[in-house]
Amino acid sequence: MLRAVVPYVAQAAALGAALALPAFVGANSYALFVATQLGIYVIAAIGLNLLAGYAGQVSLGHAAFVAIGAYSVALLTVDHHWPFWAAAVVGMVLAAGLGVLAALPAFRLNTWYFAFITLAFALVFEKMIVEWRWLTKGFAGVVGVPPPSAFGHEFGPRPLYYTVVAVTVVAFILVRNIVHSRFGRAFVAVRDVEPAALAIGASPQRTKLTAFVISAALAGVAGAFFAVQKTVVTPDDFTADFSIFFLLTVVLGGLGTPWGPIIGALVFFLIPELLAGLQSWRMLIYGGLLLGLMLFAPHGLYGALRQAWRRFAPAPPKAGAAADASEAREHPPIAGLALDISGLRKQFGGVLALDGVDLSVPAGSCCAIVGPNGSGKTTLLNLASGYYVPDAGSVKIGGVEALGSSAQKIAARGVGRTFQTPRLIADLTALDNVMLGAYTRERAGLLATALRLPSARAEARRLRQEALGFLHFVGVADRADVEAGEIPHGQQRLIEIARAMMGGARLILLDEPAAGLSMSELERLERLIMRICGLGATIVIVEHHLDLVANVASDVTVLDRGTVLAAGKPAMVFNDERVMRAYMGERALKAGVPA
Ligand SMILES: Nc1ncnc2c1ncn2[C@@H]1O[C@H](COP(=O)(O)OP(=O)(O)OP(=O)(O)O)[C@@H](O)[C@H]1O
Repeated sequence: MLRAVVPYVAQAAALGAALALPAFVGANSYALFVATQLGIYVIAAIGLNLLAGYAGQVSLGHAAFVAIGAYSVALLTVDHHWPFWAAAVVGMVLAAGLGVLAALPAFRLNTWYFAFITLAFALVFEKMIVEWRWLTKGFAGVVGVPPPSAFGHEFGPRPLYYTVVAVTVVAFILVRNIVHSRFGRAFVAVRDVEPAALAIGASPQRTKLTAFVISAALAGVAGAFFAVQKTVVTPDDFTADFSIFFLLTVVLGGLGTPWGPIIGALVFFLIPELLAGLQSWRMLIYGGLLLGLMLFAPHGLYGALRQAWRRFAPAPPKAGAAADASEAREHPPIAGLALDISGLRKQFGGVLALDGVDLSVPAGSCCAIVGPNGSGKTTLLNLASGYYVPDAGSVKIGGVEALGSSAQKIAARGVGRTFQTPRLIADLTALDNVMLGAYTRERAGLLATALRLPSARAEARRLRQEALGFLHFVGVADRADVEAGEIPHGQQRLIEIARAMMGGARLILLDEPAAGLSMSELERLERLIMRICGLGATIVIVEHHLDLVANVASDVTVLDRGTVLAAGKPAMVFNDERVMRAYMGERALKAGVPA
């Protein structure tokens, strides 16, 4: 009870304090000025947290996007007498648009190159503001930015403060809604386990770009308010230090946590104000704080607070999700997709991993691929699911050529897969991991999701029920609310299968699903595979566990050094002398094998 109520009380108290502040300080007080500025920084930090915390893309150049918003408002209101609101929208759109231009080439590179490119963008932009005197008035800056007005009334410090608080609250809610949606799940998947993002059909580039556009737009909005609050906009306001300041704010508060940007901005921003006498010690205090946090609270202040709170009020066992799941109905039949592979070839440098492999898996059947280590089994799955591009050959899925299609397009066509090492998103619950599977099926757009429109809410509710049904189907519904990182290995494998099914997979590729399972888990897996096959799905299973293969597969293909050594019914293949010699060695040949 206490645990459920306190977060709401804390949120209401924070909002109440923010709304009540002007009643306690004068309208023209420095405190109100500082509080307004704090709100502006929080708006930018909320956006940066979405990008760096949730989508894992560190931007070292956010000052540039704040500058775009600020200069748009300053120039349009001062030189062209635009109303603030229209100028702010232009600033927001320009920041988002230039963000796309800056980010698109950078996303082809890894996270750290991305960070450097954003830093380079900010440095170039800073110089441009200085050099483009005809537009920006150089070092002198744009002065006399008028305050916003509505219904003929100019905003004084108080209405401006309330407006900033309102925009901050709206930004917080919109971003929170996005984070809890399929977009947020995809952000985290791309951040933590990119292959899993591909497996559910999410494009890493597009996902990162979405996060960047939202983040840059929020920086633009913050810049718009920055201009009207300070009334003067100069290049000195947007140096690289400013970008670093934003990043430190979210890191300090707690990257990838909802309250991180707010707590971070409060601490980072208020410390120098409260310790005005210690101005010269400011950087030392920041440094000490950061060092302390890295050592003792790697998830930032919010993370440390949450940990302390969890210790104080441990979570009661959640019955809700499991109870819901027990009502799940049996899964409807699945129209399996045939897989036809011919002449498949793949070379990695000097290693010929596959050399002209043929494989035909009829729709609705279960086929196993076995072979010694390094024989090319995983490479075959990676080629069939679009993770690798073959050097030659053909891969037809449901009779349609899949060669040249990206992994996410193949996933969207109904191909689900699991990985040799389970690739769940550790920070998401089992339920969220399964819901992630529905990524390409979800219809609610970004706006509908951010605004939590009834259609988006109804879809999310329906998919949640469906995901619970799949967790129930694979037998781990009781883990629905547990973070995947805390779930035992064997159950993670089952959740991966549930995720593939949630994606509407009609052809499921399982890469060593029995590895590391106990005997009871193995039996469970065996029953599960047979049930899925019984529903009509096509299954291709790469496996070393030959008992399992003999029990579930109707056909077996044996690979050896990248070529097909034998193919046929398990009993026949396992008794083939060449197979025994190549795969199991001379000893097995003498001792006999399972059939
Ligand atoms: N990305 C890669 N880059 C370079 N070589 C690779 C790559 N992927 C696979 N290989 C090589 O290709 C060969 C086949 O590897 P693959 O992983 O497909 O074998 P496997 O049959 O799945 O083995 P295991 O049973 O150990 O998983 C190996 O020699 C491997 O080292």
